[in-house]
Amino acid sequence: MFPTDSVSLASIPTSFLVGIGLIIITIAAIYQLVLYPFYLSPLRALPGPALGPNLLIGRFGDILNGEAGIPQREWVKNHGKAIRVVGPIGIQRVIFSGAESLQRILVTNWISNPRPGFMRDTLGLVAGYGLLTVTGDRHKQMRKAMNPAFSISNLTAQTDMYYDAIDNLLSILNTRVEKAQGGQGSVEIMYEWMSKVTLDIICLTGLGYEADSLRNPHNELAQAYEELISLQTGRNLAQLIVILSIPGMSAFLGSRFAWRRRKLLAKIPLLSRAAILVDAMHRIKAVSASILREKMKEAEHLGNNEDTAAKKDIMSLLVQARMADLKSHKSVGGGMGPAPYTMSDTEMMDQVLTFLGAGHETTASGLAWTLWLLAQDPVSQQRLRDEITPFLEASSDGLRKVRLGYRELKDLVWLDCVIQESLRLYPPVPMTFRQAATTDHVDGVVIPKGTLYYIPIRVVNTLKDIWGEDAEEFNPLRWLPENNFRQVPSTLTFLAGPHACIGKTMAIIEMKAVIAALIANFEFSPSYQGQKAIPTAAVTMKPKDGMPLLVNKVVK
Ligand code: HEM
Repeated sequence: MFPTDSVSLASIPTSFLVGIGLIIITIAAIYQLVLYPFYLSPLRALPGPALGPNLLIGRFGDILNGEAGIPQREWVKNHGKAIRVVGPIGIQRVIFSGAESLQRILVTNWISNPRPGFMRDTLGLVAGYGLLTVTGDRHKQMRKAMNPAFSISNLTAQTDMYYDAIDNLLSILNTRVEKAQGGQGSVEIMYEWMSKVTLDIICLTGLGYEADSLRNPHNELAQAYEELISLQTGRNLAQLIVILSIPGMSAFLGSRFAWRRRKLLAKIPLLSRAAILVDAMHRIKAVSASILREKMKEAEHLGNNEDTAAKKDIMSLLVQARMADLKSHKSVGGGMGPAPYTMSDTEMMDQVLTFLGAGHETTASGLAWTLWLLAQDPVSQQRLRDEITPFLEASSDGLRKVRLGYRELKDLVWLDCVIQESLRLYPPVPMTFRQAATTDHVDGVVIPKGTLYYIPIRVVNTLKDIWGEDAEEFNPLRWLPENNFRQVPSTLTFLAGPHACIGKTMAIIEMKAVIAALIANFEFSPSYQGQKAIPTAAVTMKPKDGMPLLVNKVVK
């Protein structure tokens, strides 16, 4: 008898199979960590920081442990405006910081350089599947439908909606400062207050909903957002990043199936933070859905009468636009012909959730950093107070009321200089990513399909060849009209191109309204000697310590 050729798998010793498996994994690891990045990648000719010391994580450790955008700034200083950074697990990122390369990636070829899938999945999970998650024609269609909500006329009408929340903030801070012992002022964790005031404003302007998180910390939406924010620090964030990088995980976590099993998920150590995320998002969606239902009912019963049309919050505008589109379609063609693009209920809700997510913490961070910079620079702070003083209104509660409208906020020169400079130096979104969907040539470099671009917002905002030797310092004077920087489209704070921030003007006007009111009433200074700013390395660059500042009342 001869042995047969077909040997059954079961007859092969397990140790042999394990050995083969280990050899395959080792070869794959050597290819991914050494062969490809060192010897084969077309990107290997690009300069950049050395690949080591630990090949498995590459430079990822510097990024995680450093301040947002700062390791990258050092690499750009040392290696130039087109560099390669490797890690973790051999993943290559390319950082272009020259104007022409960024123009090509973000503007000219924006469709073939979308946000990477992992970013869209994560954003969709935590901020709804709105503008932040789509690209190409779908994006153009959505953006067109959303633009009217961000028009100057609507922003002008909305400015008045900021002041209830701002007045609440003033009165709370005033009470706390007056109660502070010894009349020495009160140390306040300013990021927390900024987060509450911006949440109240965006809930009102986005949903027409009074969250009043400043006075009512138990409000459902406020609590759910607070839980979401708590996930973005230290170990919580690290755990979430690991979980969300598992393929299919964000879709799973966004499902009803996962929500029903959230208590079970909470018991699994690696999924405990994800369970908090699932629960918080479900509650936020439930509140938004019920607000949308109310608005739809109201619009159907009342039609576009004055009451409904007077509502300027974004969700009401979307409901009104949908009713108007459907009505005109029926009256023009009797309902025949192609239906106009109208958003479904889910799409409308996703958009508004996106605005709540994208517009809340970013603006809060921008405000906290502005207060920090003013606390360091009493001269600029006083100059701002002097600029606002002529607009103060008489008030009986000991506060200095200031209710500036859109036009006035836009025209106050020093206020604008301060806000522009703060957003340049501490951009609330310090970086973002894009991914090459096709092989491309950028700045003479062949970029293979799939390459990740790190878009270095904070780096570009502080390049010395654009901003001068004091590029890394706070100098609002550079924005005065007699200086020329206004003509240079050189900050990337709100990005550029078709995906540039739709809420830019809204955010700037809102920041101006809050800062003007605060500076008119209070003096801000560091809370202890030698205090340093500690920005996190997270996607939204927040102060790690919540930004404690000493707050005193302005002496009249
Ligand atoms: C200081 C405050 C803000 C900053 C620094 C900021 C920054 C940014 C940046 C950098 C992007 C581009 C992200 C990317 O493509 O990867 C972006 C996009 C976006 N932002 Fe903002 N943002 C702010 C406030 C707001 C506000 C108030 C809203 C809305 C109410 C908003 C809504 C959006 C939306 C919807 C997008 C996606 C735009 C698109 O892809 O078409 N943002 N923002």
